[in-house]
Amino acid sequence: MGKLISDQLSLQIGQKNILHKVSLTAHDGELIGLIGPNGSGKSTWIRAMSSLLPYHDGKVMLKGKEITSFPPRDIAKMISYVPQSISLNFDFPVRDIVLMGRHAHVPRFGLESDKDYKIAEAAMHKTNIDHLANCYVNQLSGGQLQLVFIAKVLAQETDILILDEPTSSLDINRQLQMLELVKQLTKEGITVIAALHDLNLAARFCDKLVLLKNGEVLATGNPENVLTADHIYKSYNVQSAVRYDPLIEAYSVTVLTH
Ligand SMILES: Nc1ncnc2c1ncn2[C@@H]1O[C@H](COP(=O)(O)OP(=O)(O)OP(=O)(O)O)[C@@H](O)[C@H]1O
Repeated sequence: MGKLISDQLSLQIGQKNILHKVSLTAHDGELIGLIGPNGSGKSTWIRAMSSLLPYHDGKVMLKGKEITSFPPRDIAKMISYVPQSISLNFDFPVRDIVLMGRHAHVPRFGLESDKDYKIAEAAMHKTNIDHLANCYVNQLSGGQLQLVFIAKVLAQETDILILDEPTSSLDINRQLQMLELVKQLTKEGITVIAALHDLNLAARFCDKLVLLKNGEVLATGNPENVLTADHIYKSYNVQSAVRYDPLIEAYSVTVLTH
């Protein structure tokens, strides 16, 4: 049985159909990439699977029960979510933001314990932001802020991470570091679902890809089966060449013409 399942999920916003019968099954330790052009529905699906948007048909199953049956605090102990863009109307030191990841673990009306502080420090270490711990978040670059929010979800210690374009603000070095970190987490049994725009990184790191077009799943499976020139043309409307690259032991996509 899958840990998180989207079963024939359909979702409308106002009168507009955004997702139509989209399905995926995420198991322990899997890294699943959601790919597809702008506006194809990746963020909406991610928010529905994180219980942040109501769906209208189909269902999301979390560890065998429909997600709507869990109180939010219980969901926060199982799923953590990082949105695509983060805007902050408040200014806190990085350490405090990361510590907020412990919220669901701290007793109501209680304070963080030494253990919570230690977990937050370890999360900052894993994401290479120890040196930013005392900086105020409004002084950070977009990429640094992205890493802070990844540290926050690591501190949340959930076994499902849902990440909306986790590498979008990162330089090429930090993109690799981020996906290597995510891959390492999957080896510890954590399940990760991530929306990704970079098809080459998606092919290299994900166990499974789900390709969306206009709110529907066009293809799903391992990167080799999903990233074909035909699928890429049907979804992104570009001609491409897809080749196995022995240097990185993964498929790589070269866009030829649009
Ligand atoms: N609040 C909203 N009201 C109306 N339409 C919306 C709303 N949010 C999203 N949409 C529409 O839903 C569709 C899917 O958007 P979504 O953000 O999920 O796509 P995406 O694949 O994540 O795009 P991108 O790659 O550009 O981030 C788009 O057509 C968008 O205009």
